[in-house]
Amino acid sequence: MVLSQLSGSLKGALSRMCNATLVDQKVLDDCLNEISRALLQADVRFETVRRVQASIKSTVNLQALADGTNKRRVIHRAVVAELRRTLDPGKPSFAPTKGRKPASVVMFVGLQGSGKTTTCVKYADYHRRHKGLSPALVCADTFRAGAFDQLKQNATKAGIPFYGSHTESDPVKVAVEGVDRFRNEDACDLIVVDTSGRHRQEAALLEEMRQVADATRPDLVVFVMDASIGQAAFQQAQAFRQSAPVGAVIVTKMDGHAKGGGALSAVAATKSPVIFIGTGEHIPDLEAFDAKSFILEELTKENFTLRALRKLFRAMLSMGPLGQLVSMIPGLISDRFSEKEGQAKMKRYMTMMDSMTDAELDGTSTKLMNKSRINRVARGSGRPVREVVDMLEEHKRMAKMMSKLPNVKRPNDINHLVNAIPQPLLNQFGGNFGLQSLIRQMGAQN
Ligand SMILES: Nc1nc2c(ncn2[C@@H]2O[C@H](COP(=O)(O)OP(=O)(O)OP(=O)(O)O)[C@@H](O)[C@H]2O)c(=O)[nH]1
Repeated sequence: MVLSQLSGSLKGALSRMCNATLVDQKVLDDCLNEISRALLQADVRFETVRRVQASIKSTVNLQALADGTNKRRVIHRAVVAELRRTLDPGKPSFAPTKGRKPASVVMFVGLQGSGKTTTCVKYADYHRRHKGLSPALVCADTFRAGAFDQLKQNATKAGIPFYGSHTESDPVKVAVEGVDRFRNEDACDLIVVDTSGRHRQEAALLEEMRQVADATRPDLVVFVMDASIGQAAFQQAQAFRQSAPVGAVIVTKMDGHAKGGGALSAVAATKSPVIFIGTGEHIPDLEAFDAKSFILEELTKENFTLRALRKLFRAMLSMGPLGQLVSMIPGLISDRFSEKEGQAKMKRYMTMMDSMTDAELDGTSTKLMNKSRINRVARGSGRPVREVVDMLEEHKRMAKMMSKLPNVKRPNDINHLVNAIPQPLLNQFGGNFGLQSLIRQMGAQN
């Protein structure tokens, strides 16, 4: 899926910025340009890209930052926060619940061919299978001759009750009748209303959406868009939003070659989140969508820098009895080393890190530490070159482990150790779970 490539490009831009020897206005501008290029290549609308860029620029004022501020982190956070705002407007959409009386009404809007009818059935089926709801379908598309038959066929295949008419030409009437029928029957808790996707004129279609929405008063209006429409997504979404209170977006055909970046534009236009993506023609091909995990999960993980390692050592050394934690870190303590020796080693590593520049501490590329820099650190800290190399190796190994951290359940035996670590530092390790799983993995290697 091409949208996921966007995540890779954004990550690349951020890591190049993080690896710059000195972070100045040019490095920030280069990073922002690279991010803009990646967004444009993913079909995100120019205006949205410009807004993202301007917003990050106004948040990050390098000149105004106090000395000693970690500029890389300030930029990293501003970028992640802005991208998150772009893809996730922060306003959760209405979610139908089991047993709700009267039944929730969810109305689908979108242009013909977007996959609306198919998605109505998928959505109803999803809520039945995953949330235990009892859905029903209403076909309020009276414009296209085959629309009701198509819904009927899909609904029958999925075993979901449906309502529609071959003769009635007023979509508002059919929609209201369908909603009333299912509400009165009292057998369902979710009514999905499919609407027209085409008219002789777009204005007539939008007016019809307004009337159906006014008459059925849906709890949620879902805008359905085909992933391949690219830049057109913004205008389409905006037009529907002006006629009906769109509260969520579903992007279909994400299984194809579409870039999918139009989704970001639809989110910007409707200020509503993407809730599902369609990944195929069949009824189960619908996936719940979480903006944070899709594009941003990787980006929100801050890099495990040497500075982070130094902070970890410092926190561990100030935590009192260390036995358990230190002994879990291979390389610090083993059969050959006692806990005391492990602590001494940590202190030596910290002394070496104290001799490093900010760029070296905040960089993520080991290439930065060339022979002459290693020699300089060794001289500055009064330690042998071999030991500096060992420390860098240890950091590399830990950074690799950090990048592979799975989400594991909190093991009780190390709770108190993790709780003793200050929150900002804990965040560096992906929060409680991140640090705990790191420690566990280290333990497993011992
Ligand atoms: N590959 C793929 N095809 C899809 C997906 N969703 C829908 N389709 C296909 O897209 C085509 C159009 O889907 P419809 O559901 O008929 O489109 P519509 O928007 O309801 O069209 P109207 O009813 O005319 O408004 C159909 O062939 C669907 O099978 C998807 O997620 N992936």
